[in-house]
Amino acid sequence: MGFILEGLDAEAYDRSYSDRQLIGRIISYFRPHLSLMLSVAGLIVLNSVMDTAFPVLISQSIDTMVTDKVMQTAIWLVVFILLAAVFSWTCNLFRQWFTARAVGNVVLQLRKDAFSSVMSRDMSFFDEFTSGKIVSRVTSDTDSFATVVTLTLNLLSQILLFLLVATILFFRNWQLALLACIILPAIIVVALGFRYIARRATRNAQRSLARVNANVQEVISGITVAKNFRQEQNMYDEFKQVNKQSYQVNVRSGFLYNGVFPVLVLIANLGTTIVVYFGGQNVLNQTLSAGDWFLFVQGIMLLWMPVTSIASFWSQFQLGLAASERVFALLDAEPRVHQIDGQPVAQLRGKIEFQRLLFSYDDRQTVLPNFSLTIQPGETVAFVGHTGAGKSSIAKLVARFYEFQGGQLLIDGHDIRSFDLHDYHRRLGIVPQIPFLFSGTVADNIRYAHPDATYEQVEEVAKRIGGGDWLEALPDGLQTEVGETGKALSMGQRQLVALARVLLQDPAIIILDEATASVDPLTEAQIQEGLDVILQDRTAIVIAHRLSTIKHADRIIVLNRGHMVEEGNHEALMQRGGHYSQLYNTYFRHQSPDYKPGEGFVPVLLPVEEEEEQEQATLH
Ligand SMILES: Nc1ncnc2c1ncn2[C@@H]1O[C@H](COP(=O)(O)OP(=O)(O)OP(=O)(O)O)[C@@H](O)[C@H]1O
Repeated sequence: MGFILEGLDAEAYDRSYSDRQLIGRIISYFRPHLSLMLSVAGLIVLNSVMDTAFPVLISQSIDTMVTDKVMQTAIWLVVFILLAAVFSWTCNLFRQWFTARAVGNVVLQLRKDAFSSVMSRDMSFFDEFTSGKIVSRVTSDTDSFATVVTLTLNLLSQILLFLLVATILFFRNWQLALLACIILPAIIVVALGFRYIARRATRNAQRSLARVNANVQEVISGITVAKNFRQEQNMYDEFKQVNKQSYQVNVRSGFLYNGVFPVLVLIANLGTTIVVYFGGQNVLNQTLSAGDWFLFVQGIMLLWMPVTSIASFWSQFQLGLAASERVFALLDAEPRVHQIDGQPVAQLRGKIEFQRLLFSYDDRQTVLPNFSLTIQPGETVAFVGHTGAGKSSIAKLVARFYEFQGGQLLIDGHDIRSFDLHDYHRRLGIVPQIPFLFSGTVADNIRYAHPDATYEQVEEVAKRIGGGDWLEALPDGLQTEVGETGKALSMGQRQLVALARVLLQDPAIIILDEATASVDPLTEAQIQEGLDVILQDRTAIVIAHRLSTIKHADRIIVLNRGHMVEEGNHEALMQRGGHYSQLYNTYFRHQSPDYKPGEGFVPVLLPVEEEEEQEQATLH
């Protein structure tokens, strides 16, 4: 059976809260709506009193039937019953209305908190956890939280009803009432025992649903690649498996819940049988009136209703409790990036110093074992190296997306950990490899860095990129709609928008992860012109993929497995005939205007041990 639960483990940031902690936390969300909640409580009391009045009034009517004032009392009783019904309905209406408002407000707040908590997480969080699962915490889990609160309020009203009915029954005939309570321990034991199993089952059901969500989201995001590689069937098979797991988990928990409910009803019915039998005997012995007997038969139903209904909505209750646990775990997730201070960052010159930096994403591999480098203000440094050498990791550390484990990273001589991160990020421009555009116009996307920038300012920066020629190719110029994630623009146009966006931001340090996708020569020239403008007088870390950018860089850093193996400019490194020349032959040579296939390899003078390594590789 273990395979059913495969992949349903908790996320690393998940944690367990005791019921008391959870309830305390939920109550804290209701504190701002105290007056509304007090009104709900008052209405619950009135509602319960009215519900109790029904059997009491009817039992009175039965008893008056044996007296000579039948008509007179009956009329009054009918009027009372009618009024009680109307009053109970009105109380219920207002109670539901107020509850919906209070719960709605709380869910609103909880969703805001969950969303802002997701926004404040560092990048490692998004690398580690799938977006589908995060989405389901912010949306469906907060909804389930609402359910738990509504159910709790219903439960409170039923418990109140229980207390009222029990008090009346004990006053009428305490021996019979005591007899009816014989089954109480049995019901409580079953209901409590069930509680623990239910919580686990429900948590698994939610996790399996989140897994289905994550799977669907991944498939939709990667649909182009899937179709390109004809992977539709594989993706369908994978979905089928995840979906089947969700089905099995749900069937299991359904079986569990539905199996317990009949047991509780059976025990409750036993209680009713006892009351009917012994109560009937008392009526025959004339120690109990017929009205009171009726009151007991009716009352016993009301008495067990809360207990059995706790069990029947336990599944939803558990669902909500587990959901709130998941939302609170998201809210309480510990940040991985720790700032030791919150110094404001008004201006930056842009000096970056890596001092014996040690960094790894996880325990499996050290990405930067001991990295040292100083980048001067205004310098453009191109990082090159084989895939996995650590280029992006260096950029991510400067962006403070990840925490390093040892050494120092200084910006303008200050520890990067001492900055107010919000401020620091404002001075930092990032151009990712695949630029992400939000739906809206080109102008909206450029303005993203400065929402209050005027149209003229946006136009001015757009024209500084590639002389603004690229705008003419857009159907509505700056007002062109970019579509979802910028799909309506070509990759080159998206890059130009991203460059204009950074130019408007005017940061002191730029991290540029150059696109690998090739664009037409005209766009290439426009991008190059744009880069020249952007990189001027700013410190730039460029993860370079284009020969022209590398040649324009002030310094090239050659990385190999997290170590700096060479540094210098293009000409000097080429003359050296080392690692860089080798990379040039592999990646960049074909981008040269003098490139002719099959010729023009640069001679590479590899160090002895690397040469041996290569020979070994060739032999294998
Ligand atoms: N989020 C991550 N979690 C765990 N390991 C990672 C993560 N990102 C990168 N790595 C690992 O860290 C090492 C360095 O990766 P990095 O992305 O810095 O290389 P790179 O030089 O930028 O490569 P590329 O040119 O392919 O982007 C690689 O071995 C990679 O597998």
